[in-house]
Amino acid sequence: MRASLIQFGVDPQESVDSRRQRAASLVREQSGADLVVLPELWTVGAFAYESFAAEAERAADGPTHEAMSKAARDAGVWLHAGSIPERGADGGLYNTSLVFTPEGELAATYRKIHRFGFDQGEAVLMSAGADLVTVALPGTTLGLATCYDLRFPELFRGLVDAGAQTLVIPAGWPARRLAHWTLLAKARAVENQAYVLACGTGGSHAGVPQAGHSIVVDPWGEVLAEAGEDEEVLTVELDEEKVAAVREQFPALKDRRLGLRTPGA
Ligand SMILES: NC(=O)CCC(=O)C(=O)O
Repeated sequence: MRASLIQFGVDPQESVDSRRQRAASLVREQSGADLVVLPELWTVGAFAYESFAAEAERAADGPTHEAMSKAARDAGVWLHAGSIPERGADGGLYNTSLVFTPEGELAATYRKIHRFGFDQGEAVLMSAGADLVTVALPGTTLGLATCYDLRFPELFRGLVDAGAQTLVIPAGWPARRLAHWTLLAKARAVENQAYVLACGTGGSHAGVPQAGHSIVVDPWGEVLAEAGEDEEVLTVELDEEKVAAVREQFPALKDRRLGLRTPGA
């Protein structure tokens, strides 16, 4: 399976509509891939808090849905279109990922569970999702997470328990914590014996230089590809048999001890 990660540059001078058109063209250029991935909140920038409500859209019939559905269909690829600021039917604002089939159908949405900001920004502006989401593709099952979720291993164990073999993490990760990004991506791959496809933004927006460094890690912890800081497309071949092979040859997941006693209990 061939995967392409589009490390999209969120240029503050560019309009949201132009970003959508440019992302759609980049997706169309990946027609030789099976799966294409875009980053977190690339229509606005993950730290452009003032744009979240202004640019919020519906997941199932908004302008990003329309552009990405068409791009997936034109390219004939599975498309993880990164995330958008979603205005939910309940009136809430969510950081929501969209996954499309090669026919352009919306296969899944995932609302980011852990909001970033510690009482500021996303943490107060957005509502939290509560549902783990997996998507079955021919040859692998995706487990969905977004950016700050990467710091919460229990979420990924939940995805693995639900059958995930390839963990897809769109992000808008700041450059000052680049070391955490690569370390955590490798840790999630090794501990879950799964592929990690972590796709970030390049450049700088809202005064926050982005880490870039989108990364693909295999189920044994080997880095298959890593981007630089600017806009770039990473293309990698994933061996669909490798997850099962690693889990069989080194069956650490089977040695999990659940229900441990807590002190004083
Ligand atoms: N957009 C994010 O979730 C940023 C996360 C982050 O900066 C971090 O975990 O560090």
